[in-house]
Amino acid sequence: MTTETGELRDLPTLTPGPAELADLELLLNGAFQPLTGFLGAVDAATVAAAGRLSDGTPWPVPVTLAVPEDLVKEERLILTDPEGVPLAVLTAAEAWKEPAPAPDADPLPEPAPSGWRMAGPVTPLRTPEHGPFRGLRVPPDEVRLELAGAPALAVATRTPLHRRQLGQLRQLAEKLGARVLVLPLLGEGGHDALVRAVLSVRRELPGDALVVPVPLAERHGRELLLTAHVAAAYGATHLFAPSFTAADEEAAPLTLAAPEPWAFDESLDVWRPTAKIDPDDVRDEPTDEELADLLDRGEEIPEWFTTPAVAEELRRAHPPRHRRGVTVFFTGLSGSGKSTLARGLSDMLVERGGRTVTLLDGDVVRRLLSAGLTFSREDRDLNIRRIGYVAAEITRHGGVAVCAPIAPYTATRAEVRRMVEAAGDFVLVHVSTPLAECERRDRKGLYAKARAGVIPEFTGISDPYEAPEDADLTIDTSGLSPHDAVTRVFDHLVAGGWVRTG
Ligand SMILES: Nc1ncnc2c1ncn2[C@@H]1O[C@H](COP(=O)(O)OS(=O)(=O)O)[C@@H](OP(=O)(O)O)[C@H]1O
Ligand SMILES: Nc1ncnc2c1ncn2[C@@H]1O[C@H](COP(=O)(O)OP(=O)(O)O)[C@@H](O)[C@H]1O
Repeated sequence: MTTETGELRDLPTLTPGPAELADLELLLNGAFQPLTGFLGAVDAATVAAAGRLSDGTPWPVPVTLAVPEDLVKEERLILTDPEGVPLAVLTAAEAWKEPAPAPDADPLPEPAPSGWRMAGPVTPLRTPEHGPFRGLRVPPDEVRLELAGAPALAVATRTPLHRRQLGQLRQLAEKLGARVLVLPLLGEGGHDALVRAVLSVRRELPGDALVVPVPLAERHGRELLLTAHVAAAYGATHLFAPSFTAADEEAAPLTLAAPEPWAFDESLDVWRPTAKIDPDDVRDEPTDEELADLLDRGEEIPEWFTTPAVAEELRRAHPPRHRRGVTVFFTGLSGSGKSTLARGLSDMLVERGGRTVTLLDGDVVRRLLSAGLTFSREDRDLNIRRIGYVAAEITRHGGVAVCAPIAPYTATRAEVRRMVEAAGDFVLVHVSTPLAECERRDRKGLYAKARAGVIPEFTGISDPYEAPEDADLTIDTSGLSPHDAVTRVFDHLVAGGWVRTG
């Protein structure tokens, strides 16, 4: 082992979050040029405010790295992947704190989470080796070499290319005399279906088109400009951009190219420029909502709209609801009825058959998965994240996860919703039985102990419960039989299509 490696072994390590790891890959491979590291406080502020680094260089979005407080004094950090494999060394230039948003701040766009950040250049230790379609993830300099300075029209997309975009792309590429470079953008969660869908339409693209997946985390705002910077780093001269403003055009490092509007001509059964079609013969495309609805109900995706191969990928990624994974997450005070409802619902689902059901009850989880955790905020959050992780995996594999913890904090529940929705569907049920009724029931005698001060930090008595504002269903079980309460949840699942009756 070399001295350098020996030294590195002693450095503290940090595993960045999924979005930060994606940013790291793009910092390291040059897709985020001119950036070579995570931004400091001043740059992050000028970028957020004006789309420029503090030296005036245009850059659209803050690229920052969150660090726990105990690492802020370190001079160097090893950044690792989630399995702990070292990927890069960060040489700290500055540790800074993102302030908490003002209480009256506009909630949109969502502010960056508050907390410590570490800025500084990153140097690679090794290239990430795993992940689906890793072989296609050619670095920007190699793609630039392949394009050899000739005109190249990039299309950066988070959704499959349907027949309209394919026609527009062919027309625009021909007009510009450009090669086509498709950049499927991989955000959080599994995006293998997107890459397969793009590869499946390769034959509809010019023969020399390149497909290079890019791990670009989704941002709130300035996505077009960010993709323009990334596309330019890969050597594109033009970016396929159906709509943009004059300010976008001025700030973009390449030419934003608007395609001509296309539509499906019913009289001829072809897609072509709208200008050439009699308005009576224009057939409307399904909207995103209509498409999602067709998939939810397991209905045919029209072949005039997209190719059969893309439709197949869409169906695989979004199976009909009665086969899609779903997490039913009960939240509420102790004694509100969560366990009773969760058990009743699981039984009802098992009795019907056709779906695999896993019950993650609050008490049971605490005896196994979360044994040893306390009821401090940190431990409650960790407990809920663990439940969320398991529920998301069950959901990813098409099962039904039924969870019944107190889950008192809005932010942590939102985190679980995000995790699960990257894999399938999430149904939040607020068991809103009032505290007085829960305390009257006091099945385990815990409220009496909490009132007497024997149990500290007891939810509803000496610890907070943040009632959800995003519940899909709210049930107050006072004055309701357990059977009727369970039936309400079951009926919600039937109405939503997750369970089929008859
Ligand atoms: N301090 C304190 N506060 C709240 N609850 C307490 C506490 N101490 C023990 N218990 C018992 O633990 C059960 C709640 O655990 P959870 O894992 O669901 O809680 S949390 O989601 O992590 O907040 C809860 O079970 P349920 O009654 O099923 O909700 C209680 O029985
Ligand atoms: N409609 C109802 N739904 C659920 N529980 C009810 C209902 N009516 C009365 N209960 C009683 O309330 C208590 C709820 O306890 P439990 O389900 O363990 O709640 P939690 O898991 O939220 O602590 C049980 O004793 C249950 O029999």
